[in-house]
This record gives sequence, C-alpha cells and structure tokens, in this order.
Amino acid sequence: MWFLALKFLNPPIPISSSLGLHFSTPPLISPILSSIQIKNIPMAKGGSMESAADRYQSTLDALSSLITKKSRADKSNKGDRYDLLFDYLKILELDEAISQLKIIHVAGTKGKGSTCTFAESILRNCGFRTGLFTSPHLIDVRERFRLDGLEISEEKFLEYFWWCYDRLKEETNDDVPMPTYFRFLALLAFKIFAAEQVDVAILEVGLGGRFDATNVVEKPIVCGISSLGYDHMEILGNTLGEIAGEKAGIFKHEIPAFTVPQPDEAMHVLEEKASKLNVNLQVAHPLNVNLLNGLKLALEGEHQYLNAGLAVALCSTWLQRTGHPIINFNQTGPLPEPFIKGLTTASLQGRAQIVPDIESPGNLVFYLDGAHSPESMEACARWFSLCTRDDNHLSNLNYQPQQHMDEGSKKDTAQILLFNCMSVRDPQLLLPRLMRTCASHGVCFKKALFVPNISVYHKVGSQALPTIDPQVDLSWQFALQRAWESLMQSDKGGEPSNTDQACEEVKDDTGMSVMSCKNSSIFSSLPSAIKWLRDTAQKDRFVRFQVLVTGSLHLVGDVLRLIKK
Ligand SMILES: Nc1ncnc2c1ncn2[C@@H]1O[C@H](COP(=O)(O)OP(=O)(O)OP(=O)(O)O)[C@@H](O)[C@H]1O
Repeated sequence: MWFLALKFLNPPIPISSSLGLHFSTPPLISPILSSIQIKNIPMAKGGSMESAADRYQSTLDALSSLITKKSRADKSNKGDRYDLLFDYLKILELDEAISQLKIIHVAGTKGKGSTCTFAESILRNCGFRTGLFTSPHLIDVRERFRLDGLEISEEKFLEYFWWCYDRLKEETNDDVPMPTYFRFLALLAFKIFAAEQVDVAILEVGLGGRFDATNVVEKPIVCGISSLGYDHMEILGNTLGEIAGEKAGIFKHEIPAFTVPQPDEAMHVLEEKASKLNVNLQVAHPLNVNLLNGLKLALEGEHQYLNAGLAVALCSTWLQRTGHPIINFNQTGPLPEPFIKGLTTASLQGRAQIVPDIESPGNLVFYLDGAHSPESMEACARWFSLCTRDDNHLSNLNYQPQQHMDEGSKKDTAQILLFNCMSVRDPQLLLPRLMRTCASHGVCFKKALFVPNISVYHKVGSQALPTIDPQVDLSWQFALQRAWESLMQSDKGGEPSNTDQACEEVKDDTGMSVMSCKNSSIFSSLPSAIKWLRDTAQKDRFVRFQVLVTGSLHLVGDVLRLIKK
C-alpha cells in the first residue's frame, strides 16, 4: 500500500536560497544579468543590433569554441584536471547553491536519459518544480535543460549562458583555462537550476561517473545506476567490473542508491563500492506493467520497464528524504496516480520514436532509436521487430495506413535500415546483434542504407541544417557496408568475405560515386537517402516501408530535422 503526501497536501520543506543571485519569481531578464549581457550583444555592420537568430548563432559559436578533442576525462584523469571544476564553481559563485539543490543523480551505460526523463515527469506530476539536465541533444542544445518538463526558453538560455560565459572568460587564465564543452554545460545547468529555484534537479551523468562534471555534487538526495554494458571502453575500462567501478564513482557517503538487475561482475563491484561508503544500495525491479492501470509507458520498448522501475524507486526515495513520505515502498501495491501519469506521459525524442513521413502518401514510417552500444542495439532491434509486427502503435499517432493494404500482412511491408555509427564503435559488435535479433523475430531488412551524419562533432548546430560537405569522405560507410554484406552472406551460408563481386559502383543523385550492393547502398548525404526512400515509397504505394534509423543519436537528430520540416 502506498501512502504519498503530495505537494498540494503537504508543501515541501522550502528550499533555502542563500545565493545572492536568486530571485523569487525569476524576472525575464534580471537587472544584474542584463547589464553583463548587453555588452555581449555583438553589433552588426553599420552599427545595428544583431538579429535574434544571429545572436543565438553567435552563442552556439561561443559554445562550439569550447569543444576540444581532449574534452573527456580518461580513466586515470591524467591531464584532465578535475580540480578545475571547483575553481569554476567559485568563479560562478555556485558552490553554496549546489549544496542547496535537491538532486537525483543517475549514471549507467544505457537508460540514464530515459530514467531521468521518467523521474522528472513523475515528480512534476506530483506538483514539484523540476529541472532536468540530460545529454546529448538531438536538434537544439536547449533540449539538455528542461524546466518543468519544457526545454528552456531561448531568452533564458541566452541570459544564463552569457552570465556564465562572461564571468568565466574574465576570470580564467593560463593556469585555469576556460572549461571544456561538457563541463561548461554542466555548470550552466547548475546555474539555471539554482537561479530558477527548482524543487528537484535531476542530473544525467555525461560519461562515466567518477570524473564527470556532474559529479561535483557532494550531497545528492539519491543516486541511480541504470543498466551497465560495454561502451566508451577506451575511457572507462575493458571489463564490466571496471566500467561499474567508474559509474559507482557517483556514490556518496551514506546517500542511498538504486540500480537495476546487473550482470554479477558489475553487481559485485557496485556492492563493494557501496559498502565502502556506507551506501544502502538496493535493486529496483522492472516496473510491473499491471501497475499502470491498463495504460502504456510513454517511452516504448521492453527495456523501458527497467528504466521506469528505477525511476519509481528514485522518486519514492527522493520524496521520503525530502519530507514527503511514501511509507512502505513496495513493488506490489498500486502506484500513486501522479506516478502513473508521469510514467505514461513522459517524453524523450529519438528513443523508440515513431514518425510517419508527412511527405509520403501514407506508406513510409520512420522508427528512430539512438542505440549505439551492443546491448542497446539488441533492445532497439526487439522494439522495432515487435512494433513492425502490428500497426496498433500507429493508432496513437493518428496515422492511417493505406486503405487498400492488407493490414498486418507481412507481404505488404518492407523493412529498411538507415544506419551510421561513430568510427570509435565496432560495427562487428553492433550490426550482427541488430540483424540477428531482428531475424529471430522474423524481421529481415530488405535493404540497408549507410550514410554520413550531417551534424559535425566540433560544432553545436542550430535548428537549421548545416551545409553538406560535397567532398565527404565515405570510407567509414564503405567499411560499414562491407561488414553488413559479409554478415548477410555468412548468415545465408555463403563465404563471409569477398562481398565486392555482388556490388557495383554507381553515381548517387549528387553525382558522387557510391557502391550499390545486393543488400545495401551508400548515400553520400542524408537528404539523398531520404529522397530515395520517398521516391521508393511513391513508386510502390502498395508496400508499407518501415525504416529503422539507428546507430547514432546524431544521425537520429539529423533525420528528425529533415523529416519534421
Ligand atoms: N535499460 C536499457 N537496456 C538496454 N538498452 C537501453 C536501455 N534503456 C535504453 N536503451 C537503449 O539506449 C538508447 C539510449 O537510451 P537513453 O538515452 O535512455 O540511454 P542513455 O544511457 O542516456 O544513453 P546515451 O549514453 O546515449 O545518452 C535507447 O534508444 C535504447 O536503444
């Protein structure tokens, strides 16, 4: 049985504000901030003020200038000077403010973003003012900062951005250089959440845990470790135990923590680290679907029940520890109504997202999921296979498949893969998992398309698509294609290599030479691939084309930008 004292029944303990810069009702532009900000608005030629769009772009340019190749902590943290973060906190006068925030801190290999999104939605539905910091973003950097469930307004973003950026620019030097990209974003999140006086700040770790910029938090209310697996091994270590050790770096003395069921090797390390810090570490079980009163989780895929179970445990503990007691937390009693509402209405782009194409005659649907690790590839493949089996999931989207189609009949559907991954990933680990998990559910891709991303890592993009590089290097896409063709051949009992014979060199619609093979094609740009898909859907109107876009959250973001325009 749950007993939940919600905010409207029992107001939470007020969050004290000792930060001089706090404002009780945040004004649109505070006097202190606007005076700093105004000197930053660059003048256009002829003395006129910069337009809003130019101003936003110059802000993104300033942010891009912080991206360095060495912006991520390596395992030993050598040369990365974690201590600098404490200098930045002082410069920004944030050390005291952070200690006032009531934080939920989540690390993990997969499911961090989803868990944080569920937790935010639950606590917002309980009546709290929420701040959510996630990464990466798909289209606009402001997606990373949500206030009360909505991405921060452009106005507020600019205000806080320049407040932080200017102070840091003024106070940093050769010994204390400007923070790198992710560190700056984390500091900005702290600034936003402190100034906006959120009741709860939910923070997703960027990478690892121990040396992540979010880990400057000394006393969170509760910590979570989502599913552990193999990713970023060059930084975090090659074994699950080593990876778990880095993630457990977010545990704090006597602060309770939850995790999901993990492989033994990882669980042992989590338990060991927890016991050293006197942390009460508990395993949150996957959410029981029956607790949702016949509704569905807002984020699709079986793996989301793991993330939802973790979010429920984190929120229950947060409520309890901040003076809003849920007595007797157990998994069998009914869930409080705001929990159900939170879990069934949360939203996060690019994770198991289904978007019918608005430009096609009703027979082209994109299934987008930013999976990029072996375990998430499998989760993604299961989700795609299960939802392409039936069209019920489309009814929520007001999508009407072609009337004349024999709905549900396999012969009327064709599954296509649109794939790219970053070259630090191993396609030999990702593609076989994807292909074989789909095949085990009876789904075979008619064609795989390999494309380069449009977004580039060393620049933070705006809403507009960056220009496409006509001299793009496709060698990575050729490698992916060879891996795919070889996989297809070996799965059909043929020789695993020697795929080139089945391929021919052709020109794509930009005039670039690309390889077209029996089971796959390369496109030199994403718009060319989308155009091909739309033309194909137009030509074959009796077939429903179901396109799985996966391998990279950047690719997913680029596709969303193109198809949602
Ligand atoms: N519990 C899980 N187990 C396995 N895969 C998962 C799980 N949760 C999410 N995924 C997969 O990982 C992808 C990213 O999900 P999410 O953003 O929640 O995780 P993340 O840990 O924040 O990932 P990233 O490191 O990419 O930010 C999803 O699209 C899905 O394919």
